[in-house]
Amino acid sequence: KKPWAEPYRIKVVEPLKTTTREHRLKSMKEAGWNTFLLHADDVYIDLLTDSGTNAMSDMQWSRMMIGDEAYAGSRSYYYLEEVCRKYYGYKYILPTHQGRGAENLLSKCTITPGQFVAGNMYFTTTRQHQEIAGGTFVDVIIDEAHKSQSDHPFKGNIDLDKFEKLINEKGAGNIAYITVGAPVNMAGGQPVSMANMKAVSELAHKHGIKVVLDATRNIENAYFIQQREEGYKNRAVEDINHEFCSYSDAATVSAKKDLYVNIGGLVMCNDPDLFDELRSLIVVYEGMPTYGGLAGRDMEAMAQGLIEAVQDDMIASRVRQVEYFGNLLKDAGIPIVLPIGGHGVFLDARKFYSHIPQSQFPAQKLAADLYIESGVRGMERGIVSAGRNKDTGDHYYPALELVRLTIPRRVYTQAHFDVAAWSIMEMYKNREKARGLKMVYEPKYLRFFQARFEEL
Ligand SMILES: Cc1ncc(COP(=O)(O)O)c(/C=N/[C@@H](Cc2ccccc2)C(=O)O)c1O
Repeated sequence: KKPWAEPYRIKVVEPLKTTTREHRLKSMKEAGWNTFLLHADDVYIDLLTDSGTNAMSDMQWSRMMIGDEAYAGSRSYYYLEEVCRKYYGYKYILPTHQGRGAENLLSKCTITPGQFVAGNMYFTTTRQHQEIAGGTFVDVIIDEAHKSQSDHPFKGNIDLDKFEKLINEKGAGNIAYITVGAPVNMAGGQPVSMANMKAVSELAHKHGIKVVLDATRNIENAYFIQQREEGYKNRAVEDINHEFCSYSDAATVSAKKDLYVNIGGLVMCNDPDLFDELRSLIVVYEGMPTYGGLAGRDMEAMAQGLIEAVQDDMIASRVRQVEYFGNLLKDAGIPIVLPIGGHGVFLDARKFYSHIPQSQFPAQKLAADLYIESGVRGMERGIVSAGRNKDTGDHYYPALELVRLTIPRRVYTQAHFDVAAWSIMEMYKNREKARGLKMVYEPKYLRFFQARFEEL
């Protein structure tokens, strides 16, 4: 098979430091067995997140030099607006400081306390803002999404029967909107098909329900449609992305992923009344609509990032790198979520540490042990991330107990993944020795960011 190479070369490097196992064990204990609390200087290969950790291009850095820092009416805003209209297709575009800024505004402007929000699986910050705005999230994703070994090509799909049942149960008027994450981060970066998005849109609009797209990694989703969905093989990612967005009424974006920037977000919509609501609220939380919590230079970098993100060769090389890493592990018999996702490889901690019950946080321990053995930092995506049910106070007990190894865009080479995969295979041989954890500090919101643990 013809090999492929990245459509770019590297001009600037950041030297990496390796550490001793002894130092890493000490660091991990001091960080309360939570990889979020490690010092980045103590991390060798950082696969915690693809958020804000991506490499910018020479053109992005150059555009930053001409960022217009005018407080109101910045030239850089109008350029960002033009580029977003071209590629996402929404009429109204507002920048925010990052995805959560957009989620805060959108939730507050569209949810009446007591309403329900349907969606595919959930995302931590998205659901948090929906709850803060008084909504209750209801998962209507297909069952396959909750099965780590199911190889359904579009595990992010909405189950239309579940959605319709919810509408009949609650009444359309009590559903603020349906939120579609594409791909679904928590399911393992699993995409939504064009056919499903179209059907969801038709069903929602039949009942006067808005469709809100979380377009944070939508370009990856478009790539999977091109590669996996009948009839899209010869369509450009740029066009597929544009069509996909056209089935939604509004979108929130964390630009820190697809758009290759270190900070930035977007909230976009087509309805003038919703736009007016968003535009009036943005000045309370983010600043003037023409900067939305960002510097002019950030908006320039975002616009250029979007132009680069939709290029077929750029997105193909991104997803192929994730698949390269995933296949190394899959071929070695390491349990990972299938199919391999768009932004990372997800270890199935339930299988990896099958002797540790979910109440002793196996994914939390696996992420910590991986760091200690290899200096590679991953993120827990299991019971700790799932948090507590706001009504019962009990933990959610998600079927998926995962460790996410997230690949930053244009940062590491295949050799880094060879090294990371080798370490994981070594760990797998000695997995029975691992012991569980107990949580000793639990923050009120989004506990996984700062919770602390001790070994049992
Ligand atoms: C699908 C989707 N929608 C919205 C946002 C919010 O965007 P922002 O506010 O971060 O810019 C994110 C952020 N995802 C990051 C950072 C993160 C966030 C919460 C828990 C763990 C990690 C990650 O997955 O690493 C996302 O993935």
